[in-house]
Amino acid sequence: MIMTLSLSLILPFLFLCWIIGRYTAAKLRSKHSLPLPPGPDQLPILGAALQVNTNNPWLTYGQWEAKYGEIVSCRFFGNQVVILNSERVADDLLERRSRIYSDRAEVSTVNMSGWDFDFVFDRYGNDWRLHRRLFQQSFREQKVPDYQPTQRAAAHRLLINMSNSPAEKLWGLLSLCTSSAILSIVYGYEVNTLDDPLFTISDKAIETGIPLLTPEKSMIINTFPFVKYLPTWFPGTSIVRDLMVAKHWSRLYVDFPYDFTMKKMLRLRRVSAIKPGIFLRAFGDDMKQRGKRSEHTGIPHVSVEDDVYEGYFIPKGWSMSRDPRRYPEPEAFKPERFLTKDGELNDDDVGFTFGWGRRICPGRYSASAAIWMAVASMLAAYTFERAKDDNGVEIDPIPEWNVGVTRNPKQPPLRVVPKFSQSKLEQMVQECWRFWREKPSTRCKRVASLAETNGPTFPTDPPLPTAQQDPTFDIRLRPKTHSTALR
Ligand code: HEM
Repeated sequence: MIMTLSLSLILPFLFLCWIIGRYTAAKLRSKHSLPLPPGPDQLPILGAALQVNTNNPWLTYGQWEAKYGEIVSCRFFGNQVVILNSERVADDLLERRSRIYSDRAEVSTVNMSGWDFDFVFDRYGNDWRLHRRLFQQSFREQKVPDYQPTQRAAAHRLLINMSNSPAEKLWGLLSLCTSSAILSIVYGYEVNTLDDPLFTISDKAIETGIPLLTPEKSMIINTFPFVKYLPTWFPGTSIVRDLMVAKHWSRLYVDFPYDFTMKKMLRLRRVSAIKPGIFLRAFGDDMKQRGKRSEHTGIPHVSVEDDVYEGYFIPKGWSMSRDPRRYPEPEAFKPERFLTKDGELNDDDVGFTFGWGRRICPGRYSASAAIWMAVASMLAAYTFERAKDDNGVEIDPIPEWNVGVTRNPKQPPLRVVPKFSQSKLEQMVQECWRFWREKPSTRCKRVASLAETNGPTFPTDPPLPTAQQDPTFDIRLRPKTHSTALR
């Protein structure tokens, strides 16, 4: 009975989709004499959706690149997509023509999961402009030094936490470090332990929300919208249940820190000094998830005008996904990609990880500073080695990934070896703060004398000073330059 009902609903709907797809394709062809970019064979209605490796879509895109070239077009259900398979074409379109390639697709799962608080999903328009302006006022490059004490404190807490915890907790502690810096900067909320309620909420919100926010998941709802109205016990409605759970956590994720800060401000009787609501919600809610981000994979740009590129027609409203393939064996962990033959850092600043054009990540300066601080401090205080199996053979760290609109690696098997005793570590942290509290003139003298003892590289040109060389083992920010000016 249920089967018959489903088929009688689904079949006419699929047929309608197919007719509309054919009609749209025919219209596009007649409108422009130029061809669409090449792409894989497509099935009626489904398009090329079944050919894509849904967990690792970039692998499929890489194969398509070999077959069709740097720019590939196809259809996933009703959605027209252009895949930009090289940094060159992504740069040409998303950067140089960002006026027309800065919109976002409507992703229905974003609203349904309550993640529409995050302006990364805003359509290109006035709301987005307002959010972006607010954000940039506080996170432009010149502001980064203001946040360094907080980022340094978070990095030091990480070092101490690592000395107290087993290696399996490392990933959680890294997450805690990035979250605590950002929550402290935006809300004045101190997260110090893994069982902090806000940290738990943010973990849950990300775990339940991020996998649902991809265009692929949204297409299920867009293609079969009636699924939303079926009872949640009905077969095939698990996505609706997942969306409800995600919404529960995303609400808490928005409300908890907001309420905390409002109460704190009321206590300080300073609430009248801010414009209630706007600022904190527009800006702060977006912030807290950033601490946990590692790598975006699936927030496509959408074109707002028809365009022509290298002899191909790119129609208005198409999503642009990209997968820069600059590196051989992109899945392999090869830090030496970023070294010259002489073992120095090369000039690859992997700027593309922060996106392109007008939607480029506005938090990139503070993110780079925080990462530098945490990584350099960890390398100064710990050695990271491959874990060994029972026979003493090193385990190859093949990365496993959590996948969604961002993807981040699951913790590889590691052995973390401290370079110092815990009391020595604590002493060094104290020493570091004393150093930074000194007047700049005294600090300069100390830096000069340290440079005399340790060679000329510290601290203006830091190739990771080790704790032995530098008792403060603190790293000054090495400014990153990005080719894209903020707009
Ligand atoms: C290593 C850490 C980070 C990476 C790799 C990263 C990467 C990205 C990427 C790829 C985008 C999309 C860009 C595009 O569509 O072309 C983005 C957007 C965004 N990021 Fe980041 N991000 C990081 C950290 C942060 C931090 C710490 C903040 C906040 C302080 C932040 C705030 C934002 C915002 C607000 C957007 C939306 C911008 C818009 O749509 O206009 N990000 N980020």
